[in-house]
Amino acid sequence: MPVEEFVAGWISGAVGLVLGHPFDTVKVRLQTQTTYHGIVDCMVKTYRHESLLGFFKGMSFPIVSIAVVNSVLFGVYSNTLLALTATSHQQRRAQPPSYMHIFVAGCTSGFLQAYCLAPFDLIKVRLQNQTEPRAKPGSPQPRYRGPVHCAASIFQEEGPRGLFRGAWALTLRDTPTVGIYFITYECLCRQSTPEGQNPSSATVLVAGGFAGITSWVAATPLDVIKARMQMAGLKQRAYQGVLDCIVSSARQEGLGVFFRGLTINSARAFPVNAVTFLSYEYLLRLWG
Ligand SMILES: C[N+](C)(C)CCCC[C@H](N)C(=O)O
Repeated sequence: MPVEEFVAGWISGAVGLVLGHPFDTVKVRLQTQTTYHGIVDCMVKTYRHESLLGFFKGMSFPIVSIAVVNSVLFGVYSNTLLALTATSHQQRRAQPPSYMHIFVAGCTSGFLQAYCLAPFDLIKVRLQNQTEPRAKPGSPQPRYRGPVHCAASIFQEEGPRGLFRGAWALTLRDTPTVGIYFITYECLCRQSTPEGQNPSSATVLVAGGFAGITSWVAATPLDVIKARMQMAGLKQRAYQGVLDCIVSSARQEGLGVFFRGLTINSARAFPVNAVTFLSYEYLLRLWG
């Protein structure tokens, strides 16, 4: 099994992650807390209360986990295409795979990466939702002291299965939308690249950016549900399952609830996925 796609996926994921994390924190807070009146209000309050560092809460862990998750995302995608079409990534410009194959490979990779992502994403969301300012003497201690403490506490308080809270919603979110992600990317690259050639850097940036936006727009309704189920073990109400969470969120807050975080998800998705695809393509070409 070729491994360079796994390594390229890891590095490119880390680059994208740092760029996108502040957007991500604002998004998670808007989705799960009711104290903010929109993006700007959330940014101002976070900055006043917690300084710039507040936006980077919960990032150290994803930097490590992105190694696993993004390499599974790109590695499984490319290797599934290899199994389906018998072409390696070097041959795929000359013999482009069909959109059907791209979609199936994308869904397979979305499904598998969701399970690797689930515990990491849970810890990220729990840490991002701690609004206490950084520990000063005398100030209240946040519940979780860091990612390892958070993982250990969840394990103790909610059991080993607690670490997979929200995993089902995450799988439903990612299986089809990773398919959409790769289809959009390939489709936009092919449209603006002469046959058989590699897409230019500008094309890769734009196609990657739009792949991010399209897939995140499709993913946002289940992203809200996922975040709520992840927080459910802690303080908010418990849900019986994904369906119960969907129904009771819609009943209490109206259909608009499914679009919470849509603007910020899209704003984050463009730069993050533009640089992710650019560094991914660059590294693979470098290694030939
Ligand atoms: C499919 N879905 C939209 C969920 C995610 C696909 C993009 C993954 C990327 N690492 C990012 O964080 O944007």
